[in-house]
Amino acid sequence: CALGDATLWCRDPAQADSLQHQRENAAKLPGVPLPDGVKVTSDLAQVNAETVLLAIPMQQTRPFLEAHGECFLERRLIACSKGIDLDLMIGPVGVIRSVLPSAHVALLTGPSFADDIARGLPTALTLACDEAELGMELQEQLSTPNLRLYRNSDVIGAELGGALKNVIAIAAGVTIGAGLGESARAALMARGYAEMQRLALSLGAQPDTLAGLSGLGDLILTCGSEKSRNFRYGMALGQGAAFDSTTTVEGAATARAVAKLAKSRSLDMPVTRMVAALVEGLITLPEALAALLARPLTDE
Ligand SMILES: NC(=O)C1=CN([C@@H]2O[C@H](COP(=O)(O)OP(=O)(O)OC[C@H]3O[C@@H](n4cnc5c(N)ncnc54)[C@H](OP(=O)(O)O)[C@@H]3O)[C@@H](O)[C@H]2O)C=CC1
Ligand SMILES: O=C(CO)COP(=O)(O)O
Repeated sequence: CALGDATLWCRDPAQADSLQHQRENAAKLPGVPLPDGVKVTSDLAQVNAETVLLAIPMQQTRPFLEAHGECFLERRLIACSKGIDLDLMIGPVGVIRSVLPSAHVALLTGPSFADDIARGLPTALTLACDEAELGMELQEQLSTPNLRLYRNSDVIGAELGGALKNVIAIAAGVTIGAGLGESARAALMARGYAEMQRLALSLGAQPDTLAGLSGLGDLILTCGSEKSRNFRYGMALGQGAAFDSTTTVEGAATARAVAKLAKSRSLDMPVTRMVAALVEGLITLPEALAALLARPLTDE
């Protein structure tokens, strides 16, 4: 197929039909025309490309693959979601491998709002793959003049960076929403990053990966922008306001998964613990704040 040709699958036939003919996703990416080379379908049998990007929210990825996995045999699968499966306690690449053990899998992650990429703004991402040759091929295939992909063989580190930053983004949003100030947000980001490293290193990640695009890079983006749904969700929590429950907020489930993981590994992750408790409605914001500030003074 020609460079730029792609098939976009979505589960709703009416939506596929509208996208194919209107050439715009007015609800999610208004004003961004679909490139001419993109064909939209709701029929998975029409998806016959060798390289498939899976961009389904984390908790839906496993059920989706269990139902449709046979359509993806012999393909190169690139996970695009950020999170931890609440049942298996692993990230998207792990989930794909658990359902399709012989799949060739990579992960695309890092700081990028879909809207920025769709508008062709300059963006840099991590392409994580533990098969060296495949990683190089995918890097070439998916990079564009405005989208620079950096290769990384540390898949677990890249998965965890993308998953964990969403939890800290919720905390940052809470801080701003509750009017606690930008100094408090910076403190939470730095202490949150320490928690990200603590868990990721204990699960075998490389420290450099966490310091790269998929960890620190995405943390900075998501904790600093109201374009982030995790940040906006945190703001609503901080303001005591309602939040649209149909919006994808990966950090909410991930906070619960990470709090459990941390407990089982005896890791101290107080910011994550508070986010998980707030998300589950187990504590109030004043209680969370008091608990964080009352912790014994310690080394950095
Ligand atoms: N948006 C962004 O800027 C970025 C998102 N990501 C990550 O990508 C992942 C997806 O996010 P995003 O696309 O923004 O989320 P959205 O909620 O905007 O879209 C999710 C898409 O997945 C589809 N979907 C949901 N459940 C299923 C299912 N069970 N079977 C088939 N399709 C399903 C939805 O279909 P339907 O419309 O029919 O509900 C929708 O098309 C997340 O993990 C997110 O963290 C990563 C980087 C940037
Ligand atoms: O992961 C993202 C940016 O890199 C998107 O963030 P949100 O899911 O919080 O909108």
